[in-house]
Amino acid sequence: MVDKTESNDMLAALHEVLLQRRDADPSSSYAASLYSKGLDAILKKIGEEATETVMAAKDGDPKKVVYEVADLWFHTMLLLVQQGESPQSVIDELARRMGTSGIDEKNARNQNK
Ligand SMILES: N=c1c2ncn([C@@H]3O[C@H](COP(=O)(O)OP(=O)(O)OP(=O)(O)O)[C@@H](O)[C@H]3O)c2ncn1[C@@H]1O[C@H](COP(=O)(O)O)[C@@H](O)[C@H]1O
Repeated sequence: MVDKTESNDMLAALHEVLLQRRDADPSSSYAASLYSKGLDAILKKIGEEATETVMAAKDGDPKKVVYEVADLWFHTMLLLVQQGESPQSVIDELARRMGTSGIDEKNARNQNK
């Protein structure tokens, strides 16, 4: 079982690899091949992985759900790099929300519209 620090380290380590893959040869790297195909290809993969996650849950297969969520996280992390963002930005946003009721947070969103 990985603790909280190790989870963040894992995301940071994968982020580093994904940053390096921007300059890699698409023929030898899946990440590089997806970067080279562009935003629409990355978004298509995210849509597919989200759908596969939903299907695994509907099938009542928790292990498959974990597998598909890993695919989904991986592709969203690749999107963050493509957008010039990082998993730390997402962790910071979740930390900002921590302790605030989701109902209150949603009301605050609507006030800002
Ligand atoms: N964590 C992952 C990871 N998770 C999923 N995938 C790839 O994401 C794809 C998932 O797509 P699908 O499930 O649709 O499978 P598929 O049908 O074979 O894929 P497509 O042909 O549709 O693209 C597969 O090719 C997986 O191998 C990943 N590829 C890479 N990583 C990490 O990224 C690092 C860099 O990888 P490369 O860029 O390939 O060196 C690796 O060392 C890993 O740490």
